[in-house]
Parts: sequence; C-alpha cells; structure tokens
Amino acid sequence: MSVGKKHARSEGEDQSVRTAKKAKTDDIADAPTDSDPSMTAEKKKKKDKKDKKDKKEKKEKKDKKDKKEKKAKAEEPEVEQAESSPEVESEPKAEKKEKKEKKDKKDKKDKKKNSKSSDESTPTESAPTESAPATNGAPHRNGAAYSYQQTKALDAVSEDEVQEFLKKQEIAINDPSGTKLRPVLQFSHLPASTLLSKGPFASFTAPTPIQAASWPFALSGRDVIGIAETGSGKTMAFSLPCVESLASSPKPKHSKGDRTAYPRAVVVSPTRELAMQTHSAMSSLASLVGLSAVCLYGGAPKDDQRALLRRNNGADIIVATPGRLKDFLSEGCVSLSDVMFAVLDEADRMLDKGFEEDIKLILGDCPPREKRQTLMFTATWPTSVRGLAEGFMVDPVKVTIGNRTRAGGDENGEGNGTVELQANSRIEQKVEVVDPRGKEQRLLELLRDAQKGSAKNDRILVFCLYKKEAVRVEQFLERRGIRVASIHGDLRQDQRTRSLEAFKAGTTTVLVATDVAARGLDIPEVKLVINVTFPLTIEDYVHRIGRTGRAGKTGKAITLFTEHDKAHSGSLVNILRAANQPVPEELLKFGTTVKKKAHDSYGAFFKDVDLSKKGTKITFD
Ligand SMILES: Nc1ncnc2c1ncn2[C@@H]1O[C@H](COP(=O)(O)OP(=O)(O)OP(=O)(O)O)[C@@H](O)[C@H]1O
Repeated sequence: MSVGKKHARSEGEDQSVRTAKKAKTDDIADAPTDSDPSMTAEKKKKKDKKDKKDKKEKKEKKDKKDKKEKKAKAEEPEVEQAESSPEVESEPKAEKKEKKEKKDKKDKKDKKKNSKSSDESTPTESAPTESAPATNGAPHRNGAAYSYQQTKALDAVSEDEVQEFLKKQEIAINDPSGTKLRPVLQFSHLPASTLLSKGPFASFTAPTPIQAASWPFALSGRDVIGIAETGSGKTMAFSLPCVESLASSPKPKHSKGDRTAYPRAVVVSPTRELAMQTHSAMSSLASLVGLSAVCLYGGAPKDDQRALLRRNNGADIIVATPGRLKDFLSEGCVSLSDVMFAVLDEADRMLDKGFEEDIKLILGDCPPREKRQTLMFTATWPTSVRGLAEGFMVDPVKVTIGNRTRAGGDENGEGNGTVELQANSRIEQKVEVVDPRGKEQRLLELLRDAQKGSAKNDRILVFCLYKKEAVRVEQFLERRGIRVASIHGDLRQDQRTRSLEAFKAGTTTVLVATDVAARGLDIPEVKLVINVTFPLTIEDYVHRIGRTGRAGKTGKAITLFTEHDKAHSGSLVNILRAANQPVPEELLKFGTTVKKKAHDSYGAFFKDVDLSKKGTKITFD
C-alpha cells in the first residue's frame, strides 16, 4: 500500500475510530478514582494534595508553552495564512462507509491491474491510444451538456505520431478507468465549439503538453490531477474545460427574490494576487461566450465584491481565496450548491495543513463529488497530500509531465513509479554557500551585476522568508539606490497590488517578496530570481524559481544558502541534479540525506539522494 493511500485512510475512515478511541481514553482519565471505598481519609487527603500539586505544575507548564508559542508565532515565516473553521464534506455515514468499501475494492482491483506501475503515473508509451474513445458522447455526471468527441483531424493522426509526442513531451497518463484518450496535438484537434470559434488561442501556436494531454479527459467530464512544471500553461488547462462545460449548460433558475449568488464553477487559489490573475485569465475566456467571473479575496472591501456578484447575476464562475469565500458562504451571499466544476489551483498548497479544513468546508458546500467535476493542478505533488486529494475526487485521471517516474528505480533503471519533485529545466540554477552575515552585501553585488549595461531594466525577484526580513532588505536596497518595491503580508492589499503592478510595468525593476509571491504569479520577463533566505519547503523553492523561465523561455535563479538551511541540502542537491545543474562542493558538505516532510501519522523518514537522475527539456512550439 502506498503512503498516499494509507494517508487517505487515516484522514477519512479512521476519523470515527480515532474519536471513539479518544472518548475511551478520556473516560479513563476522568474516572473519579477517589470513589474507591477502600480508600482511608488519610490516603484521600494525601491524594487531594498530590492532585492539587499536579494541577498547579500542569498549569505552569501550559502557561510556559503558550508563552513560547506566542513568541514563536511573532517570528513566524511568511506564508499565506488560512482562517479555518473545520467541517468535513457532508455525506451520510452509512453511505460514506458503503462508498468507501466499494472504493477500497476498486482500488485493490486497479492496483492489481497497475501493479507494474505502482500507484503513480504510467507512461502511455506502450499502450495504444484509442481513436474511438469510450467516453465519446457520454453525458457528464455534473450535468454538463458538452460531450467530448474525438475529432476526425485527431483520428487521422498516426499512432506512431501520437506515441512520439507522448514520449518526447514526457507525458504520463494514469487513468484508473482505462480510457485512453489521445492528446490533442494541435488546437485544431479540439472539437468545434462557440468558444473556439472566437479564437481564444490566437496568440499561441500549439497546446502545451499539460493542455494537450489533460483536455480530452477534462472535456469528457472526468476528474483530473494535472502535474506539470511551473509556467507550463496549467491555468488554461483547467479554464478551457470549465468554460466549455458551463457554456453548454443552462444556468439553474432561482426565485427572483433570492439574493444569493449561485456560481456554477469555483476555482480556489492560495493567494490574493494569484486569484486575481486567474480571474483575469478565466474572465477573458468566459466573456467570449457571455459568461461572467468574479474574484473574491481578502484585504478588499466585501461590499464591492458583493456588488460585483449582484451586477454579474450571481456570476457563473467564482475565483477565490479560501478565507473570503468562506466568509461569503457563512453570510449566505454565496452558495456552491449549483457548482458543476471545482478547481484547486496550486492543489498541494490548498490541501496541506494550513488550508485543508477550509477546502473541506468549501468542497463540502458543493454538490457531492459524484455530481461535480473536480480538477487539481500543480507543479509539485508531495506524497502527503495525494490520499486526501483523491478523497475529493472520483477515479481521477492523473496526467504528469516530465520525467518524474524514475527515482528510486531498480538496478535496471526501471522506476518505482513515484512522481518526483522537479524544477523547470529551462531555469539555470546556481547555489552559493555564504556566511549568513554577508547575505545582504552579496545580494547587492548580484543585483548590480545582473542589471549592468543593457540589462539595467531587467526584472529581478528577490525572495525572503520573513516579513520583517523583506522590509529590511527592501530598505537596505533602497538606501543603495536600487529601484525596489516589496510584496508581503504586512502591507495593505492596495500596497501589495501597487508593488506588483509597478514590477509588471517595469517602473520598479526589483521586487522583494515573501512566499506570498512564490506560487502561480505569471509576471512577464522575470530574468532572475534570487533567494536570500531558503524557503520552508523544497516545493516552495521549485515554485519560487518558477517565476522565471515561463512559457518556454529560459531563466536564472541564484540561491544564497547558509548553514541555517542545511536541513534542505539533500533535497536541493536532488533538484539540481535532476535538472543537470552544478552542485557546489560546499553544498554537498551539508549532507545529502533528504528529510521527508514529517506526517502526523507516519513521522519523518529519510531517503538517499538519487544521483542517477537526469533532467530533460520539455519543448514548447
Ligand atoms: N499553449 C500555450 N502556448 C504558449 N504559451 C501559453 C500556452 N498556454 C498558456 N501559455 C502562457 O504560458 C504562461 C504560463 O502559464 P500559466 O500561468 O498557466 O502557468 P502555470 O503552469 O499555471 O504555472 P505555475 O505552476 O507557476 O502556476 C502564461 O503567460 C500563459 O499565457
């Protein structure tokens, strides 16, 4: 059994068992032992005294711990915080149990079928794609009238050409239902529709690999997990099927006096800026077929957003950050009961501890997973979230781009099928091991060097871990004459937006950011990313550097690595090697053991660096 599956079980099924167990232990702890008739008065007195002392000690300990936690919180690194209020996806218990049993049975069967490929993506190389897929014409379970029909143009492509494309683009598709849909190699391979007749892809030459491989499944109404490198067009990968799905189905009617907004699609993003960006992309597409999209995010007046919802007749699509969406849900301004299409963008971030409860609540407000289509996209897919993700989906098709399935392979070079973390291979990565005290000075040298001569207007993104650090670094650079702005959680939303706009427009060429800017932001022409302080996780490193080298372009990332970051040396070495990047000797000295993220149920475990991994470039047309 994979760790992912184990995880799924511990998150779902064991919940009731755990509660029952806890109740039992609580019973024992609270049992009034002094009711024992054999106890003498003397003994009882002694016991009372001891209990009092224990209680006092316990209280002191707790106060101390609280104080410590409070202090630690004040110095916490900057990550977008979720304001959670837990509630699980609501399903009757018996139904849930029955479904789970069925799923377990099916999982076992699928596992047997896929035993060669383990629980992860299987390269489709040897499996012929079908020219008449089983899903042709089948109705979507979310009620969408759209039906995916493989086009004659795609039928006409030879099987060799399809296989060549899958191999060259390192596309792996794992479909538990065994449907083998061909990737759409060209936009002209997509079925004709009103949306496509408006020419939404005029500025692109061909679908990116993640779009090519995931569209046929998503357009067929299937749940999809899409994993592809940063900057590879994942937004359009989920936007097109979403808009097609909505455009083909009538909007359900609600009573005239009902002022609640009933969107039919919801996209959840971890940060405000990413939500705004995704909203802008989806809105452009949706407007081509008369659909509307509204963005809901924190830090901006709710009244304005409420007014937008009303003006757009409730809006067909809502792109939101979890906190603000939850607010609107609890106020009754928004209901997700009509949602046919739910997307978790940056899915691993949305499913990790900070947002997990919010996501359970949001998806719990949508129709059950059997009646909606759920899509998850990301560039990084750590084992810890995989089980949880599948619990929100029905037989998801997993589409993975990149040679990620070889790590941990046997002596014949056969992979164990595990999807590995991978950085965009068009980014030149450099790591400098430095003295922590010299970081700011080194940053200044790097900036001056990178913006020499004709490169003086090149955009550079500088990442810090802490908000206070970002403020300090910004001031340090400002004092030395660098045109700089910053984006972090201590700024008001209008300040954050202004900084980002100035950076995008090129009026500020250096942007100092915390990890609120690490994921998803598509800023044109960022030439260089500098990590002043290493992020909390290696996944965040991959996302941070992924702000450069987007849409087929090249980019550069420089990381200042200090002894304080040595816990990350092993995973960083892995990432560098997989992308054929130089590994400095000084980095190796910190060790090459990879400490996997600790998990509540399984604890931390270790894995050696895979020195055999080689990266390959994915080409854009
Ligand atoms: N078919 C295409 N051909 C060329 N460029 C494309 C294509 N599809 C999307 N793009 C462009 O590629 C850029 C990156 O796309 P997008 O922001 O969706 O990447 P992403 O995979 O979501 O990245 P991240 O993992 O960082 O969130 C965008 O500017 C987008 O307009």
